[in-house]
Amino acid sequence: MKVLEGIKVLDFGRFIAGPYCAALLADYGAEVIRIDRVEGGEDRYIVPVTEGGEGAMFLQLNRNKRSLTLDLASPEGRDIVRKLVAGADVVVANMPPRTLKSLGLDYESLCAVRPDIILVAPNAFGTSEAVRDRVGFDGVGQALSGAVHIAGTPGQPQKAMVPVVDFATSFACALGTVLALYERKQSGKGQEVNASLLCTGLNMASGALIEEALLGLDRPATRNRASGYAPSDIFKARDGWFITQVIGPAMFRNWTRLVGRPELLDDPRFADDRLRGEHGEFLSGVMSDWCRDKTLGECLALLEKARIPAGRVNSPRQALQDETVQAADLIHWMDYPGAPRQVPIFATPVSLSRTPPEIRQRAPLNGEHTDEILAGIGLGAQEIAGLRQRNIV
Ligand SMILES: CC(C)(COP(=O)(O)OP(=O)(O)OC[C@H]1O[C@@H](n2cnc3c(N)ncnc32)[C@H](O)[C@@H]1OP(=O)(O)O)[C@@H](O)C(=O)NCCC(=O)NCCSC(=O)C(=O)O
Repeated sequence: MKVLEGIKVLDFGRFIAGPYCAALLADYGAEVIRIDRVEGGEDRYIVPVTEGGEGAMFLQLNRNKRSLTLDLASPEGRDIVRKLVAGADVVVANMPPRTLKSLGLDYESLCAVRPDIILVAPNAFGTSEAVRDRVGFDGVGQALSGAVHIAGTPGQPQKAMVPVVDFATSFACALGTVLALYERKQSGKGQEVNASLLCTGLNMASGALIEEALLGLDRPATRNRASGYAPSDIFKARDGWFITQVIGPAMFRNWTRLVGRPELLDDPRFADDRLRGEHGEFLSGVMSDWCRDKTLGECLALLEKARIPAGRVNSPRQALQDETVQAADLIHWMDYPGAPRQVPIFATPVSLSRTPPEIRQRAPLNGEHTDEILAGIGLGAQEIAGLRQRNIV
């Protein structure tokens, strides 16, 4: 028995924030229907990797779902949405309130059909009137929060090239959904679950923001080198790069021994994390000298022995072949129509011991389950054929 078995989710999500939240719910047994555009939603085709044009991340973000194509702009499409909502527990739709309203997916319209519905509607900047209808992507959340400035070099800001803000927003939304379902059991009522890319970004950058607010330290751009502790940087060994982060006095002591510089322990310039951070360039230099003539394997083994967190900087190919990644057993290889090889789908990031999540079904083709879903709400074969002819499904 899966934790969310019997919970029905309609996923109107697009790109990452909404779809990944719905995928997490699906991993735990919720029955998720992805509502696709008739011609295929734009997020299906970003960075195509299959003959049909499905994008790489689409395959990860939409496992365990069925797909129904629907023109939400048509009255007949809206009618079908209402029928589906009547039998649903959760609607996921990462669109601004104005768009939700224009599609009949705002909380009031959904409640009129299903009073205890839970609407999960993350947006770009939150729910206050001045900002709620503006659009945004992951990078905007990263940039506004200060993270892009800190990660850059002076004069050259740098965004993380993986969508950290989107994914963290998805996790927050999945938590909100489960809390709302839990609360509904007691109150019998649904509610709206809101999150925003900006709020996630501010949470993630909170260390630097609180430092600025309290101490006026408007952190400069220091690229890979952390400024609040050190050494914490990316280093070059003889045959490749690795990352290491030394935080706190015990780890610093271990590090001075490892690099053969025990005198640094008594140097007032390195008395605590903050001071070490201020002199991070010097400490990074010591570390660079230490690893320059060693192999990556030697560096990592010595750091591991000294209990200092470290890891090889992998290319995507190296990541898939990495011994640690393989030993952790986190990849589920799946077939996908038109894919040149099996697709690696990465495990649900949170597991439960008695009722574990499961990746059981590949992402759906566009509209793959349209007929069976429509039959499930009482439409006959002829009716469905008519809708298809008029491009409504
Ligand atoms: C994702 C967005 C940037 C996309 O912006 P837009 O393309 O301008 O989309 P809108 O949501 O305003 O919708 C555009 C129009 O499409 C219409 N629309 C949408 N779906 C349908 C279907 N199925 N059928 C018919 N019409 C449709 C909708 O009514 C709007 O019509 P009109 O009303 O007539 O215009 C925005 O929705 C947004 O900011 N969402 C909240 C934040 C968020 O989640 N961002 C993405 C995270 S993922 C990410 O950052 C990443 O992948 O990277």
